[in-house]
Amino acid sequence: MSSTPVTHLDTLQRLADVIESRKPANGGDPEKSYVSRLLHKGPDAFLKKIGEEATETVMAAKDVDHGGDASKLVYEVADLWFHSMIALAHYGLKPSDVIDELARREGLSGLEEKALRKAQAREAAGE
Ligand SMILES: N=c1c2ncn([C@@H]3O[C@H](COP(=O)(O)OP(=O)(O)OP(=O)(O)O)[C@@H](O)[C@H]3O)c2ncn1[C@@H]1O[C@H](COP(=O)(O)O)[C@@H](O)[C@H]1O
Repeated sequence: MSSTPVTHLDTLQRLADVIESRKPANGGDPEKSYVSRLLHKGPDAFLKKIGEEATETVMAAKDVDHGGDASKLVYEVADLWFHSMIALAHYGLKPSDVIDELARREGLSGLEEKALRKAQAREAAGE
């Protein structure tokens, strides 16, 4: 008997589908849904949340450095991903777009990529 494996991307895509359904244009109700409320308020509201959750992620990581509970870091990163997914949805993007970009980068050293980018910038500037 074969079954379709459940992947982590499925979880992200299911959440993305829920977020999509919460858009005002799709009948999302800001009175009943946190996601609809943020989307209804507009980019300033959810981008502010991303900033807050990024800061809370940094603070949770520093706590782990000082003996704190690592599960708090997971909790804050989940908040960060969740609010980032609201931004992706607003701008017409999907989790798979981010996964595709990470896959594109796979195996490309960050240092090599940086050197390549600098060389391209120098070339564009005619140096
Ligand atoms: N994954 C999440 C999720 N993660 C975090 N949150 C909410 O995000 C908020 C995070 O804000 P904070 O931690 O800063 O808490 P706060 O102080 O209440 O924040 P403020 O909104 O007051 O600034 C909380 O209200 C959390 O409940 C989430 N809300 C919803 N989801 C998912 O989105 C789906 C749709 O949610 P609704 O649109 O609310 O139905 C849910 O079924 C879940 O799967």
